Amino acid sequence: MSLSGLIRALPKAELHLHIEGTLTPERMWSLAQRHGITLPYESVDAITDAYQFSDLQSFLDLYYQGADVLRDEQDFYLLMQDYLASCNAQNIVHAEIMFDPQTHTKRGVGFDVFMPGFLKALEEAKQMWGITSTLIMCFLRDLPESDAFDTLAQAEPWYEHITAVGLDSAEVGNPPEKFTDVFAQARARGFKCVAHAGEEGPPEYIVQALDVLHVNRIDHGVKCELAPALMARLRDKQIALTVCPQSNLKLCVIDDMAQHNILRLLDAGLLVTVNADDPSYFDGDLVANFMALERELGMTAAQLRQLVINGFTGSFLPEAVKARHIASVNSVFEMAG
Ligand SMILES: Nc1ncnc2[nH]cnc12
Ligand SMILES: [Zn+2]
Repeated sequence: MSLSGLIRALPKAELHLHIEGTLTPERMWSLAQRHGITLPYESVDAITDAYQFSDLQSFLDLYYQGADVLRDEQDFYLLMQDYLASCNAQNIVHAEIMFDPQTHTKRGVGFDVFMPGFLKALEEAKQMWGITSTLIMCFLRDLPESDAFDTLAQAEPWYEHITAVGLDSAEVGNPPEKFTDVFAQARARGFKCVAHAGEEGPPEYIVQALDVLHVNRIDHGVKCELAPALMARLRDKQIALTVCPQSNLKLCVIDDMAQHNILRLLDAGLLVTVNADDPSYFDGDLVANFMALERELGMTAAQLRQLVINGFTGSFLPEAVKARHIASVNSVFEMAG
C-alpha cells in the first residue's frame, strides 16, 4: 500500500482540534442566512479567500468573528456533526475536542445552548460510527484569570462531560503563570490539563505550563527546539506535544513546510503527534496534515507509524483502550506488508 493509502486507512486519534475552527465557509454562510446575519463577505468563496494570515492574531480576529453565526443549540449540533462526519471519512476513531466557552458566553450564548448540541452529535457519532471523544474546555488567555474562574464555575453542571481544561488564544504576553490559580482549582476538581505553549511564544512558556500549570501535555510546543534542556525533559518524561504542521505554516510560525521540525523532534525521541488545529481555516484536515509531511518532508512509513501510535499514547484514553488501538495500527502495517 502507498504511504497515502496507509495515511487514509490507519485508525487515528486527533488530540488538538478546536471545534470552532471546524466551521466550514459553507456552514458559516448557511447559518448566517438562517439567522439573518449579514456577513462581511459576498460569497462562500470570498470567505475562503479571506483566510490569509500573517500571524496568530490575524487568524484569531477572523476566527472569533466567524463564531458569531453560532447562536442556538442546533448550530452547535451541526458544527459538531460536520466535524464528526469528517472524522468518519478520515478514519479518526478517537477525538479530543477543544471548545472555547468564553467566545460564546460573552455573546450571551451559554453552556445550556452549546453543551446539549455538542453532546447530541457526539453520542450519535459514537452510536453510528463508534467514534469516541473527550471534551477539553479552553480558557482564553487574553482575558483575565477571573473570567476563567467564572467559566469554570458556569461549567459545573457539565463537569461529567468534560475531561480536561486547556489554554488558548493570543499567546505572547499572556504566559501560563497568569492562570496558575484557576488551573490549580481545575486540577483539584479532577480535570486533566493541557495548554498551548511554544506556538509563537518562547520555550519558557512551555516550562511554565509544565511547572506551574502541571499540564499533562503541551499543545504545539514546537519552540522547544530552541532549548535543549527542555527538549531532553520532554523526551525523558514522554510528554506529548500536539503539533499542527499546516497551522504553523498558515500562521507563519514557519515560512515553508520543508522547515518544519516535527520529524526532527520525532527522531529525537519526543512524543509528537499530528493534528489539524483549525482545519477549516488552515485548509487541511488531519489526513491533509499527514499528506503534507509525506510530500514536503519525506516522512517514512516508520515515522508515520510512530506518529499515529503517539496519537493514541498521548490521548486521555484508558491504557487498555490505547493498547487496543495501537494493536490495530500495527495490524494495518502488517497487512500492508
Ligand atoms: N492555533 C491556535 N493557537 C491559539 N489559540 C487558538 N484558538 C484556535 N486555534 C488556536
Ligand atoms: Zn490550537
